[in-house]
Amino acid sequence: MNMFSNKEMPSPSSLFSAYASMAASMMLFRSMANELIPHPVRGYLVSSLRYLFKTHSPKLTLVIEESNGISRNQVYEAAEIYLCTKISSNTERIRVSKSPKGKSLTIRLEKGEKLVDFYEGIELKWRFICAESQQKDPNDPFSPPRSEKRFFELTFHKKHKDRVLDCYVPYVLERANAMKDEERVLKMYTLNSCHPYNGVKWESINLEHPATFETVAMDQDLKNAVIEDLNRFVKRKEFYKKVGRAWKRGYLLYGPPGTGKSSLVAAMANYLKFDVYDLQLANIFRDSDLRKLLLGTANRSILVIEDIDCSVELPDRRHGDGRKQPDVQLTLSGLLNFIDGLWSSCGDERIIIFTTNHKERLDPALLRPGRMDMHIHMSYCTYHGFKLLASNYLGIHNHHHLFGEIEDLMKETDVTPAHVAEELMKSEDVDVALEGLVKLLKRKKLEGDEFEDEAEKKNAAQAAKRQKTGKQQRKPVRNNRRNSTKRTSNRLSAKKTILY
Ligand SMILES: Nc1ncnc2c1ncn2[C@@H]1O[C@H](COP(=O)(O)OP(=O)(O)OP(=O)(O)O)[C@@H](O)[C@H]1O
Ligand SMILES: [Mg+2]
Repeated sequence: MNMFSNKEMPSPSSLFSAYASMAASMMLFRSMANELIPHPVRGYLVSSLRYLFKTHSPKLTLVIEESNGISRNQVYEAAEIYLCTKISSNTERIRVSKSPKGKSLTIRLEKGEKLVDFYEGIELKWRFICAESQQKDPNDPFSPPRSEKRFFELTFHKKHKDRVLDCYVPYVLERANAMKDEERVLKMYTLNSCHPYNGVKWESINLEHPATFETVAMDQDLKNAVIEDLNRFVKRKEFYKKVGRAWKRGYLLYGPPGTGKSSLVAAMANYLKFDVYDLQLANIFRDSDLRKLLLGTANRSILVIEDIDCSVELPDRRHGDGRKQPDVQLTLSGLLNFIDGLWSSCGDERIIIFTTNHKERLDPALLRPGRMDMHIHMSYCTYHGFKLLASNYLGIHNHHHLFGEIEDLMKETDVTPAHVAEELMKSEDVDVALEGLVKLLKRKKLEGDEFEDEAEKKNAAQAAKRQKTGKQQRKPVRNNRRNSTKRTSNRLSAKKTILY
């Protein structure tokens, strides 16, 4: 009911006196009520009176409290983050902090601060309020301690209620999530080195691997395909649900050591803002540990199993190093089914990546269609890859007189991006660094030629021997530098001493 609904608009003075008398009667009522009326009845009467005397406002206010009772209110959290982008010259006080692991300053509104936001032409007034909800009674040692109730008030015209609830609030949530992702410090989980009988646990450190898709030198079409694949994957929650598949994606990265497999894993993690779990199978001795570890991984994460060809000769591990190990037999296909089964039932937005130097040695279970969604070949450095490295390492964005010679040499030489990068780091002087690279390429070319000559000589010798002894022809010795068995073991995790 509106006090003035049947009358003409009252003058300010009559309004004032009406409110004054109303306030006085409320106070009188309250003091009498405190004495005479039991607490629950009193509360009911006060709220009814408030309703009767309330003027009808065209504004609607949403109250966004910090907690829902048990859990934190996501809208409150989102508002805290979102509003720090709306701070204007009218804001008088803001709170600034930085956590030891945080990347940048955290800015929040201070108590009582107001600000205005606009969304599709709607004016939205925000206010941050901290109210003391309970005052500790100094005479009563058992009275509850003083606590602060924090909430936001969001006020706008009533006619926009639906748009605010259906569009603006979800927009604030979405923006805050994106901002949280940007600020988020990624984690790299590795297995701690407990005694095998005591089980292993995940231990985390900050993943500060600087690799991104801009810094990884690889075939440009392949890089675009990987980025597109990741984008499609994260967008398709509903699709995976509709077709009844677990929301996960598997990648197999293969190629010689030093071609950027671990760097690509880091680039993918940085791109998606997913934490990385580095599962070193060689450290797992029990089925139950593997299950526990997999269950201990979070959604929106990447599980990496590096050097899969070396780490999953699982049945042999019982006899391998002389240690008496628990009687466990894990096969690769068993492991894969295990991961599939667990993730199908309890994981969302999971990525699994296997890396190997020897795709040809892998168990067919891993290669069968549908198992790994994408096979990514990381190969030797191309001229295109070199140009990206030259631009990143030396800041050369245009042509250099040595580029032509480098391009020709690269066509005839197998050199890894790791080797090129190492050479480019040797000097800040562009000419010196590039001359160093030319020398390296020439040396490699010579070694390659000698290796081929050597192989030819060996083949000729073998053929001559066979002719003499009349034996069957054996496989010729090939220039198998592309299948090099050299292990640099510069795994993502092992590099933490340098990179983190
Ligand atoms: N494709 C690449 N683009 C940019 N830098 C690269 C690339 N490949 C290697 N590097 C450089 O070489 C270092 C080693 O590379 P990385 O560890 O990614 O190779 P890898 O393929 O994982 O090797 P391994 O098979 O031995 O594990 C990286 O830290 C990076 O500096
Ligand atoms: Mg690696």
